[in-house]
Amino acid sequence: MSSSAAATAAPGPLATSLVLARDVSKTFGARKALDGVSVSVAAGEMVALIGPSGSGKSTLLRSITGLQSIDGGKGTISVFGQTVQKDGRVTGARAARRRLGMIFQQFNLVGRLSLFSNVMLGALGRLPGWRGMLGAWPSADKSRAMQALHRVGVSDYAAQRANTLSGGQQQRGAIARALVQGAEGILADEPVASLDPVSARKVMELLVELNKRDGLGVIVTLHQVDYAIRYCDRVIALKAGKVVYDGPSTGLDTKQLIDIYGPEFEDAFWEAKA
Ligand SMILES: Nc1ncnc2c1ncn2[C@@H]1O[C@H](COP(=O)(O)OP(=O)(O)OP(=O)(O)O)[C@@H](O)[C@H]1O
Repeated sequence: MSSSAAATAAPGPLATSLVLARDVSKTFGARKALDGVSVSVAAGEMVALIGPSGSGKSTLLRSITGLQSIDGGKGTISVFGQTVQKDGRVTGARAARRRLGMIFQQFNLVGRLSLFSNVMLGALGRLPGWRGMLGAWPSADKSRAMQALHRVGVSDYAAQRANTLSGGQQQRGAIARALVQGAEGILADEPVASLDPVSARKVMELLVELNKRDGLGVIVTLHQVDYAIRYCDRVIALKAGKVVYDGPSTGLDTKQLIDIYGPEFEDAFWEAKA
């Protein structure tokens, strides 16, 4: 483990904590996907979660959102100070998910609905069910949706069915949906993995903007180390379910990259290594 990883092995409570995970393990059969992971992310931080394929990145994000239970025992996870997992049981995850915008590699829009309707779905958590079901959206939410689409640069496509849009347009729509939801934090699981480099950069720039301008905390899993370094101040690296680096992205030197990815570490750079 690097010295910076050791420094964060036992995170203290933060007054404004986006995520506080302590000693989290998750076992699938004989395999430990997470093995005593402790991470603490403050509300306004932007953190990249990196690591080789199968290192536990998605498992950690799914555990944070309560979409998946962690092993029983002493592991705990809280989001915005509220417990999501304790004693191997998921509690309060719905409340946490209302405050978290989730962005996925495959965009997770409803393909046959328009981009606008998809973005409006972000408001569902705040509306009585029947209004959303009937499409009787409050006009304030409708204008909020259009503003969000405008902000992420895809308002021209509002009426177009989501499954006819490019990947980059869909991912920007997913970010607009999180804005309409009023998310206070974003968990993005490989948001650029299915995109071309130009669209990928745009999506990363939007996430940075939400972090820097709106103060949203962002945790983003990335396969591309160069993107983690370029866009995120802090990097947490997992390897075989353990945290092997937690520190400034500028501190990721060749030795650490070899520790994380092995001698083929340059394969983890998407664009040419500087
Ligand atoms: N539902 C599941 N059932 C069994 N094993 C699982 C399940 N989910 C994840 N795993 C295993 O847990 C380990 C961690 O998987 P995870 O998807 O979290 O890794 P990852 O770092 O996100 O990988 P990738 O970068 O390839 O998406 C892997 O060995 C995976 O096979």
